[in-house]
Amino acid sequence: MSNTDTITKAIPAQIAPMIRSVKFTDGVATIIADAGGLGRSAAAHLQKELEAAVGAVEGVSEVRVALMADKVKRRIIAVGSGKGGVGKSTLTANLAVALARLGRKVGVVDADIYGPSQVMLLDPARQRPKAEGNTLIPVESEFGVKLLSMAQLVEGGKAIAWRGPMVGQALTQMMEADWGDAELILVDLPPGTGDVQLTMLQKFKPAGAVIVSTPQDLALIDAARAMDLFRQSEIPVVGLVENMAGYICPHCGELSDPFGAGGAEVAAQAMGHDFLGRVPLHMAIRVSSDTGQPPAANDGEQGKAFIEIAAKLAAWLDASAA
Ligand SMILES: Nc1ncnc2c1ncn2[C@@H]1O[C@H](COP(=O)(O)OP(=O)(O)OP(=O)(O)O)[C@@H](O)[C@H]1O
Repeated sequence: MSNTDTITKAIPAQIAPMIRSVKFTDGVATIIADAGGLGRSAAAHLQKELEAAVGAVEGVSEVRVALMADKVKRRIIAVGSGKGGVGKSTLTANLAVALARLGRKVGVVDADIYGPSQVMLLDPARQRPKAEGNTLIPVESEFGVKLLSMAQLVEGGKAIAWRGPMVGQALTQMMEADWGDAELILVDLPPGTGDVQLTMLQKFKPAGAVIVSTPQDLALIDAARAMDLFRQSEIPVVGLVENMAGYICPHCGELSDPFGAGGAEVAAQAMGHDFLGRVPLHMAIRVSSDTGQPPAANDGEQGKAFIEIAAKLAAWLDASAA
């Protein structure tokens, strides 16, 4: 004769720790399981496994499974720049990897329609995201970061003339994907202040924005414009990062300043924003990025600046969550 004990014993060992209660009355088994932290597809799989295992117990005519899921409080940080080519994608990928190493559950959305490069940076194996119905399931990079990119949504090598509504739809599909336990999504925005930025600000309200600039005046003027867009939308600017600040010669180690020095820190202060740090221009950063090995993934010299900036971002997130 079935009872709660025989039903409990029928539940596979790997699922058992998630079970919160088992009841059995008149042939109906009711199981409550904790699906907190599981994505939608893993939760659906858990439900099926429970239904199969418990349904096979003699005397059980119906299985009712209730999954408890504590909703992950997910926050969005937009990474923006005024100009293209200043290292926004490189910074986004390295911040994500460094934050994952700090134990954060991180996802990256590559919304840079003009030059989506997160796949090259984080997933050189070029996995294709799966979909369940209309819901995309991000790919898992080898660095513990989940990833969705505009580049995964179009066929390899094909240029696409994105129109406003298409961009909005693609961005929405990525933002509303099955991010599972990710508590933080870093969004690599296209440079400037166009459609993607507006959709992002209006529809998804990031918790904050990190702005990247190179040190020269022209780039800083554009960065100021990008910061102003966030300010107008009441999105807090976490701070400004100066990239390609000082060139370290790979041969002699001498530091020179092809784009000037310290401009971003002065500009950040003038605009009343925090300065998050400076990343030197170094050949090794470009080479490792091109081969899908973000410097922040290991303890080498090139990763240090990214890891320090990530720690500041983590502190900001903790302080603003309080
Ligand atoms: N600190 C750095 N040292 C050396 N190379 C760098 C550094 N930062 C970025 N790069 C290189 O500069 C190029 C542009 O960087 P990245 O793609 O990150 O810029 P972006 O602002 O995202 O550009 P886009 O607007 O095209 O998306 C890449 O080849 C990258 O590897």
